[in-house]
Amino acid sequence: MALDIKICGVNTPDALDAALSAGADLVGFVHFPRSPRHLAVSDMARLAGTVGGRAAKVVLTVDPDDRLLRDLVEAVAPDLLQLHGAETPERVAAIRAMFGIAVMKVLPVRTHADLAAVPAFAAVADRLLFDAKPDPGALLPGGNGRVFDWQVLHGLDPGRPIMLSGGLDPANVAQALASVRLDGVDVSSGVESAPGIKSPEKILAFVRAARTAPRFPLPVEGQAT
Ligand SMILES: O=C(O)c1ccccc1NCC(=O)[C@H](O)[C@H](O)COP(=O)(O)O
Repeated sequence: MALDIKICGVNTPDALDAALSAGADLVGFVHFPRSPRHLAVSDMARLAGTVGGRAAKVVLTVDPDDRLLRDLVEAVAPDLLQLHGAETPERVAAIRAMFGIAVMKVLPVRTHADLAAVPAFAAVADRLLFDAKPDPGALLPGGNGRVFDWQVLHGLDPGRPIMLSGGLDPANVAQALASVRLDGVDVSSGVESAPGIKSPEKILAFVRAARTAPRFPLPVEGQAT
């Protein structure tokens, strides 16, 4: 399966240009007022309206109510809804049915025990995104630039595409892709020069590093492919 690369927290035309010209497959727009990457519905609609089919548009929300989702869906016409809160499997299924749009559920991970809910979410979501679990009391549920132990995902096969995020950057994304089986990678703070400020150079470096990385499982030396 081709690798999906998502640049998240895109909040300006320059950041969007950088992501699209680097060849990102998905661009994420954050609606979460506490975030330095937050976009109001109208601002998100204006920015997302310029994507023009060059990448999939992902709308990220945290425990959204139906009204907010309806506003975002109408204004932005996303290809994928990223649910980054404490949404239950029932809520994920309801949102998917209500809007007829693919849903990516984020699962926060620190240890193997955090994977207990994978089957329930794999049954209702189109994709799963594994992100670092934030510390208790953290200001943001994601976009914190924190890495978790990728080996926790070793051998995981939920029957849905798996994306990885959490502290990825141009320097470590190849190691992540070599460590576990992944269908995609997602980055936000690792391609920023300051919180909420995307760096076009880092975006390009990230996409290049991810595209050229050997992916798990790596070929065993001397063995025919
Ligand atoms: O980016 C935010 O500010 C944010 C706010 C609320 C929920 C999620 C948020 N970001 C999630 C992402 O950007 C990515 O999906 C992912 O977690 C990457 O984060 P990072 O570790 O910064 O690369």
